[in-house]
Formats: sequence, structure tokens, C-alpha cells
Amino acid sequence: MHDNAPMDNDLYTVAQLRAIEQSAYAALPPGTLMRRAGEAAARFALELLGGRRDRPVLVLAGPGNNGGDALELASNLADAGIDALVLHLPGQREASDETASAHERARDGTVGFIDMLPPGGDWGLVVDGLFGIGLTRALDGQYRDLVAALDALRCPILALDVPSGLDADTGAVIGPDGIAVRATHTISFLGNKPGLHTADGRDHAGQVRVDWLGVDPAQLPSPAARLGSAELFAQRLRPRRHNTHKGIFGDVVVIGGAHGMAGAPVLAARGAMYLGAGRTFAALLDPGPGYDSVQPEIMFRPADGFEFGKRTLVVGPGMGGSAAAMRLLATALDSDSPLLLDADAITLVGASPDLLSRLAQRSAPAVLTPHPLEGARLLGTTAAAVQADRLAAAREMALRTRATVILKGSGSVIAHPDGSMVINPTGNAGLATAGSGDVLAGMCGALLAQGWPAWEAALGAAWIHGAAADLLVAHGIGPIGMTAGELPAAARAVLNMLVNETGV
Ligand SMILES: NC(=O)C1=CN([C@@H]2O[C@H](COP(=O)(O)OP(=O)(O)OC[C@H]3O[C@@H](n4cnc5c(N)ncnc54)[C@H](O)[C@@H]3O)[C@@H](O)[C@H]2O)[C@@H](O)CC1
Ligand SMILES: [K+]
Repeated sequence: MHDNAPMDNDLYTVAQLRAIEQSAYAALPPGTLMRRAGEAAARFALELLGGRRDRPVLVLAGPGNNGGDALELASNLADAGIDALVLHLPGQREASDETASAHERARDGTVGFIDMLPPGGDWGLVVDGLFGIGLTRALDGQYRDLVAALDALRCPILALDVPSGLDADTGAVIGPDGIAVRATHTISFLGNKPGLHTADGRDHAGQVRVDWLGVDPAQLPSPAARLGSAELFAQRLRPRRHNTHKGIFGDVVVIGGAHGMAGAPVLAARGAMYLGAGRTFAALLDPGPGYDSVQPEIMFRPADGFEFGKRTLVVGPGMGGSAAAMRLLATALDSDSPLLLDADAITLVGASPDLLSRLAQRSAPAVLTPHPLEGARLLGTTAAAVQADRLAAAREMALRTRATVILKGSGSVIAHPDGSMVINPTGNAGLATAGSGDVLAGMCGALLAQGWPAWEAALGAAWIHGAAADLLVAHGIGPIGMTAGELPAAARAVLNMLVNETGV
């Protein structure tokens, strides 16, 4: 059993990892780190093989130190009696003395060597040691063909350090038409990496384990970002007292619902209600429905002329871009209310320097929940550019707006205006469905209404929203066909579970 240490949640950039590597390297006899990496990876490989130790293991070894780690792993597996076969492409030259020695050790032992992928192949496990953090360009030629051929295999794939082809900083597959190994498991050396957890990272890295190769934690720099966990908002998870009333838990007003778009604010209002807002209003731009027959507790009002007071405002779901929408948004921005901007409200802010400066000048809490295209509008760029470096994009949005930002997508990035960043680890593909963002907006609004600071409300809402989707999948409800309307009740179950287990 491998338990995650708290520092496993710290995420380091390649530049930071190089610095950690250099100081550890200088303090140890040559080859020590590579040997340790090979041992740690071999232990993991044996765990993954389980009862299938009679099956051969295919080890792909590249030219750099990632390949050296792979060769060390192969020697260790062979020593453990496993039939380990190294695929070493023709013409490949070892880039370092350590890798050359690892190669020699493997040649001297019982490791087998091949120079092309045999057809078929009933592998117990495939290990990807082609490239790690030293990858500088897209995979091409024989490497590309090899990685493409792995997709046909039906066995676990263990990536060493980083799945080959993936950018360890951003989680983007390198190259415009790039390719990267799709691992089921990744063992990350000398610290965890942001690119394993966002953008394409989750699809390519699979389950991530961190091995520190014995480095002294006191020598570590402060991480560039962190992986989210319930501990980051545990302080706010308070059990409710008996002697309370609805006025204590705040009011949420969802402002949106242009003609034909009433579903979005209704979903947001349900999200708010199920996460414990005292009272929830749907303030609609279009007359729309008078009430929600599924959730009649939601109070419907015309947005025009509605007194917001100090209620928490969730602005944007289905709001459209009309002059009336813009007026309501300006009023909300100028208010002292805790504020959440989603969807059309973010697009409007992106199109208006005036609205942007009103947002940046607010003193009351503000959270933005853009998807990549809305984020791109805010930054004046394209969704592809946002996705190419989600952490940098989220940080820039938070700096410009002076608000907490949740950049949605696989591995949502939560950015604080002070530069802090967290990647949310929960959730699954079931959330890629219409309305799930509306529910998130309402949920975050409910936490703001209950007095959570913007940063913790964003962390909590993103984590609980993802965990709700994971809970639904565990019950066979999705990911295919999961609907946004199923999320609020699951999120309520997650929140109450957290309060019972973690709450102070
Ligand atoms: N140096 C050390 O002591 C340690 C190294 N470690 C391992 O070493 C890795 C980093 O090693 P390296 O810096 O050697 O880098 P890599 O092993 O990731 O690859 C670098 C090599 O690949 C070549 N290359 C880069 N992109 C290519 C492409 N698209 N097609 C073909 N060739 C390409 C480079 O010219 C270089 O020769 C880490 O990811 C980790 O696995 C860890 O074991 C920790 C200790
Ligand atoms: K690799």
C-alpha cells in the first residue's frame, strides 16, 4: 500500500525540478539518483504486475536519462525473475555516462534487447522510458510510430517521470499534431508536476505516484502550484448548530435567463440550494417560468428592479449580451455583495475595459468561472492558446481581474490574484455536459453566501463539484449520459460527508 505524503501535492515546474535534481545530484555519488529511480519504478512495476509475474514486461528506453531510469528498472525486474525485454531503437546514442552504465548493467544481466516492437505481444506491463522532462520537441519518426503502436495494446502502461510526448509544465501534448503515451500509471520522480494533472495530463498520466528518490524535503523550493484537496478548505467545514435559521446561511441571487435560456439560472439556483444557501432567488431577464416545479423552493423574480442588497450574486447563466444584461452586470459589479461571474457575464467583462476596471476595483469577494473560450475572451486570445498553458492563463486572468479564477476543464486551475495556484484533482468526463458549469457557479455562490472567503469557496466548489461527478460515476450514473441536474444532490451528499469526516 502506498500512501500519498502531503508534499506529494506540491507541483514543481521543469525548471524547479532541474534545480532540485542538480542539488541532489551534487550531494550523491554518480548514478545514485538513477539507481533509486530504477528501484522505485521496479517496485511499482511489480505491484502492477500482481499475480501476472510470468508475463513478459516490455521496457521502452530512450536516449536520455529517462531511458537510463528504464534500463535500471529492467535490470531490477530481471533480478526479480521477471522476463524483461528492452526496446532500444536502432541508432540511439546514450546522452550521459549514467545512462551508458545503466545500459551496460542491463546488457551484463539477463535483460533481453530488441530494436522493434514485435507484432502481437502478450505483455504483463509496458514501461515508457522514452523521454521525461528533457523532451524538447514533438515526437516524430520512429518514436512517433512506436507511441502510436502502444495504443493498440491492452495492458497497463507505466510511464517513468512523464508520459513521453507530454509537456510536464502545461499538460499539453507537444506539437501541433503531437502524440504522447497514454499511460495507466505514472511514477513522477523528485516531486509532482502540474502537467500530469491538467489539460491532456490526466488522460495521459493515469494514476500518479510520486517518489522523492530520498531528497531532503528541507531543500525543496516553494512549489509553483498545488494539487487541490479537502484539507485546503477544511477550516470552513463547520457542522450546523441546532439553534439556527435560514437568515444565517445567506441569500443567493442568480441573475440571468434571457429569452429561452431559463434552464441555466435554474440549474445554478439548484446548485446553490443544495449546497446550503439560506434562500435562493432566480432573477430572470425574460419573464420566463414563474417557478421551478422540481424545486419550488427557488423564488423567481424579474431581474429588472430587483433589490440585490448585500445578497450574494451569481451573474451570467443564460444571461446573453443585451443592454439590459450589461446594466445588471454593472450594478452587480458596483455592489458590495460577494459576487460570482460566469458565462455571458465573463464575456461581457472581456469586451468592456470599463466593466473590467469596475471588477478589478471591487473590495468585496469575487470569483470568476470561465471555460477556456470565455477565458480567452478575457485575455484577448484564443481558446487554444489558453489550453496550451492553462496555469499561465488562469494566473493572468486572476492578476487582471483581481478576482479568484476557476479555469474550468480537465484539471480545473484555481488562481488567486496573489499568484497562488491549485489544480483541482476531482471530476471526470461526465462534467463535459451542458449546464454543469451553471451548477458549479451556483454551488460556489452558496459557499460565498455562507461566508466562505473567495479562495476557499472556489477551492471547495471545484473540489465538491468534481467529487459529486465521481460519486455519480461510482454509482453507474455516467460518465456517459450524466446530466447537470443530477449534480446538486450528489454535491450535497459530498459536502455533508466532508463536514462529518473533516469538519472542525
Ligand atoms: N539526471 C539525473 O540524475 C536524474 C534524471 N532523471 C530522469 O532523467 C530524465 C531527464 O533526463 P534528460 O535530461 O536526459 O532528458 P530525457 O531523458 O527526457 O530526454 C532527453 C534526450 O532526448 C533528446 N530529445 C528530446 N526531445 C526529443 C525528441 N522529440 N525526439 C528525439 N529526441 C529527443 C534530447 O536531445 C536528449 O538526448 C527525467 O525525466 C528523469 O526520468 C531522474 O531519474 C532523476 C535523476
Ligand atoms: K517517460
